[in-house]
Amino acid sequence: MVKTVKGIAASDGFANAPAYLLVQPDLSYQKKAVTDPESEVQRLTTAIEKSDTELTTIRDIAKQSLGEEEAQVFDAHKLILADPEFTGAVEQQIKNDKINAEQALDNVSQQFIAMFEAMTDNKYMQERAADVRDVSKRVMSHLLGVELPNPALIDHEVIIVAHDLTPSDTAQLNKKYVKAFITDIGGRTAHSAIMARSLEIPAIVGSDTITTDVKAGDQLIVDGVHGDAVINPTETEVNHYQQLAQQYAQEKAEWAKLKDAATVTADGKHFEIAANIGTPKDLVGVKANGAEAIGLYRTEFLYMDSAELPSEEDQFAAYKEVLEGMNGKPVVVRTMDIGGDKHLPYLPLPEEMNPFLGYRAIRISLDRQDIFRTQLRALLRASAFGKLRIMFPMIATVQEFRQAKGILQEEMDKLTAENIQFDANLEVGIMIEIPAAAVLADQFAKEVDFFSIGTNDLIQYTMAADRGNEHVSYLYQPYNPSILRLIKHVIDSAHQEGKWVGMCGEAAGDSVMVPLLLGMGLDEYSMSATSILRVRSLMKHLDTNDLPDLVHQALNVSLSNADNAKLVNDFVAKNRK
Ligand SMILES: C=C(OP(=O)(O)O)C(=O)O
Ligand SMILES: [Mg+2]
Repeated sequence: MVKTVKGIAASDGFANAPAYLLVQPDLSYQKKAVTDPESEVQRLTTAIEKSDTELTTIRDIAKQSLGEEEAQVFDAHKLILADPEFTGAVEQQIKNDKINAEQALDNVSQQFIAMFEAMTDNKYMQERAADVRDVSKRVMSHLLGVELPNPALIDHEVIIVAHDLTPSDTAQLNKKYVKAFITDIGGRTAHSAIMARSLEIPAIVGSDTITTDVKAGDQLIVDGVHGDAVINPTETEVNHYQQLAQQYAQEKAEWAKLKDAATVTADGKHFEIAANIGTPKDLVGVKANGAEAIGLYRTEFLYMDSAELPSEEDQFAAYKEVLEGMNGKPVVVRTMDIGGDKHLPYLPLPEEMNPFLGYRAIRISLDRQDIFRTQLRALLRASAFGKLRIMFPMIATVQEFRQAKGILQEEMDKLTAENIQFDANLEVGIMIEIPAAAVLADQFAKEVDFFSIGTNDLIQYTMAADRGNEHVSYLYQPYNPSILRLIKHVIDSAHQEGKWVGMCGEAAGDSVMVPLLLGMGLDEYSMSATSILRVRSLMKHLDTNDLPDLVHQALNVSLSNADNAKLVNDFVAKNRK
């Protein structure tokens, strides 16, 4: 029996609770001819009734814990169960073709799914295909007598164990009961890991085998700081982790004292610490952790949380809420970055061999200008309510930036003609997350107002290592001299042109990276809100006059990520003020 499982530490914190396996059961069935169709119809009716009762409970619990909107999807499922066109067709097949209920259900649901999916001119109807799929899965589970996992039904503290969690699975986790999660696959910069940090749920990803190591109900300890999970811990282990959790809580209490303090180094230099957010709801964490700005608002979650393309009004309301919520502090909003591991059910993307190298982010925006212009217009209108900065993701060429900025200018001109207020002087910048843009930063710096370095993608593209693949996660090497040299070139190029540079990749909140970035002169550090106070505290204890030699060593003498991690850790231990 495996006792301790090692994974990638994805979100800080400790938890001790029973395991809840979020694993899809085997729903395969045998096709059978039946001699007594009536009893088969009876089996179907019973399975439908059980599904309906279950959906009522799920809906009620989802409404309490997640809200009315999230609960509505289960009403749609109940309607399908009550629809005689659907259930009647299954019954007819059982009677006419003398086949078992499983096969008839499968046949009819496939027909309905194909019919809905073909309705390409009606997005609403197209989305019903997913509902039919879900409902038929539930009825099938009752026919087969196997249990489906129902995360919405969780009403006691658990640790979720799953093969993988998509960003939308993660968004549905109820923090009140879900104390942590562990997955088989994934990396530290996968979006479910990033969301775990903003939800402040301890998490371990990329454990490889957790779904086979753990049984439902096993007691689990998750140490999200070191990436360790202990299965059915002994009393000694429980005590050990309780102590670690207490120390962590004490450290957090120390950091919390800096909530309203400015971010200054021991020699009195000010740097800006900003927060990364995905939705206006994240503002609570941003304020609780004393962010000086928002350095990255990932707007794609607005699109992912919606059943259709969000309207200009919906977007305007969200952007305005964030800008007003920040009371005049800067807010960098990144235009839609869909593609890679982020999908929209209503915007089918082409099947791609390499989605991270494919049709994504600004590439979609420049192609689907209808979507892009709606977003820019909503952003511009919101700019009248705070200090907005617009940032384009995944820029590879100067021409892409010029085209995107040209479209922005056209939308500004339209608003001027319509007499609608907006901030005509807002800054426009780009993410530096493609090596081509990093190498050419000196040219870009002449045209943009700022850079924000996206190390999550910059590292995956520079090292040719998928950020979500645990088998190559050892190549996520932020302190590798190659990455550090690229970063230094970007910072120097911007400063040469009098522009500021931020970093919004996860490396900005990494305690080993921070001394190096300070030494290279990075201006703004944008991170999960929960990392802010730790980094503010670290900066307070560093003197920038000590750093040039450290940077020199890291870029020119060290040969590896590991060398540099040691170099910085030794440096901090010796030079902490
Ligand atoms: C901040 C980044 O963007 P995202 O993680 O959303 O791809 C990045 O690539 O570093
Ligand atoms: Mg990115």
